[in-house]
Amino acid sequence: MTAQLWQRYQDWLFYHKDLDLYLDISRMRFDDAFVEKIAPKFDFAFAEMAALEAGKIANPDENRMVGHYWLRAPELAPTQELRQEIADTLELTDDFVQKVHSGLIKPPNAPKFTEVLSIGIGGSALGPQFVAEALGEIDAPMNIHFMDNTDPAGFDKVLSQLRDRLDRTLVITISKSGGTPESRNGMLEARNAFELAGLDFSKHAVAITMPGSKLDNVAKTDGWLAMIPMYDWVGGRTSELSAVGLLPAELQGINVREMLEGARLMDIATRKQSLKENPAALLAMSWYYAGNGKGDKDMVMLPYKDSLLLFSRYLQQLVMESIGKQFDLDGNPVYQGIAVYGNKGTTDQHAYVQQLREGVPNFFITFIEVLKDRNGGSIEVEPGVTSGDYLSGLLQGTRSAIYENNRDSITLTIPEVTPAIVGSLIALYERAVGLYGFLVNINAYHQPGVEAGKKAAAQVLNLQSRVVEVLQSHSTPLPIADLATKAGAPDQIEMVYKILRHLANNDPRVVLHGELGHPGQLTASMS
Ligand SMILES: O=P(O)(O)OC[C@H]1O[C@H](O)[C@H](O)[C@@H](O)[C@@H]1O
Repeated sequence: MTAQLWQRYQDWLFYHKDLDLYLDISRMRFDDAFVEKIAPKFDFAFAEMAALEAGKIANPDENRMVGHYWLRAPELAPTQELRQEIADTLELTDDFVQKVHSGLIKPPNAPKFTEVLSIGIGGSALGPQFVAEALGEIDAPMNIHFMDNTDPAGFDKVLSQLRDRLDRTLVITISKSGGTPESRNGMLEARNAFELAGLDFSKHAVAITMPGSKLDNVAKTDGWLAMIPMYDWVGGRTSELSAVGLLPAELQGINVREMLEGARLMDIATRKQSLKENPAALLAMSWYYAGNGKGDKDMVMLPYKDSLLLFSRYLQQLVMESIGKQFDLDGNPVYQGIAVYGNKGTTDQHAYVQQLREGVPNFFITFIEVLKDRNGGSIEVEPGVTSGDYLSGLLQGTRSAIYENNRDSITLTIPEVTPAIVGSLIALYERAVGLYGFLVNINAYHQPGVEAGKKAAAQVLNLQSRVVEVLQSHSTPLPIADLATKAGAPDQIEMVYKILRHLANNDPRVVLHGELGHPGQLTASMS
């Protein structure tokens, strides 16, 4: 058995020489018959992927090309115009960062910008957050802070941490569409904090957005420091290697050229139309095997390295927003998806790994092993044993133990967490998701469910305005059901109640009268 497994390990091991990266799928229990069966699907996926890279409209719903691969190999972009856009944006970013670092672009009231406040959500936050956590250095030229929600208390926390340094804070508002309300709110809250501190926000502000968007217009009208463009052919969740990720990273002194190079090298490997030589195809096949091509099993990401903590969060969007779809490309309901979760090993072993080892076997693990423990030597925590030996032993032990208990796993081994490796990991998973999307015949590049959620939220805010109007025009408390009727939403009493309860907790003019535990009997008034 052991010898067989060792043979299987060698048979399926992928090794990338330049990146010194290993992918081991030997602990996924597929057999030769499965590989044979899935081969034709890969022929289709490889062909579609090649067409996508050549500029085919790969997102039919949004009539868009999908060009994130061109960001690290502009020569592959289908037109000269696109190649120029990529080169110009990189130059603009480099030039801007250089001027900020040298103090040529400086805040009005301080000698240099030392802080970056990055405002954005989803694809406009998760990549920059992951990269900052993975590669940010203690002695970085600038410190980065994030606002990625529309939570007032969250805004207050970040802005109060920055209170004494606002005069040297560069604010980057990132929104591809330029119309995402959460990011707009973050920008307005930051602007308000600057105004309260007597600072001119526009002299601190930069936008990353599509030319012509609402955000672009605000940046232009208010005379912001810079606008760095992004393009419709880069999707939000695959935008880390566009200006979205590169500007924040470069400001922190992270070598973005190495990130791009790592991604380019990985793209070359994952472009190969041969399963065993293509690590993204090996991943996609493993996912397909694990979940029967239906996402029956969850993907648990366990990087044994603190700096990779946010990788699973980053992948959650990349995988779940891409694969989680109701309909396939032929319009059939398929309810696809793969759930992704995980934080880091060994930490998670002291939390939920109990369930993984013994409980419901509805997952497969991806271990990420980092060969280099740290810069410099290590003390012995026990005779002949270092902390790093522990980390490594815990990973190997868990991998063996879960396999013995019939739980499958993939192991990705990297030499250390460098810009090139981070770039390569991003590229590896972008391609694996793309291939998997074709294997299961879904559009991996749209997100109709998110759009529907946004519309629903807008309707709630609209109803809130009507409720407030009704309240304002009545001097005596009104039963909630009457309020709903008068607001034109008689069938939405519960929603009206929820709106009122929120208002009553935040707007001192709105009061709920009666027993809070009996919402149906409450009345509401506004002074
Ligand atoms: O960059 P933005 O246009 O502000 O979009 C931010 C995010 O918004 C939505 O939620 C989309 O589903 C995400 O894919 C996107 O990354």
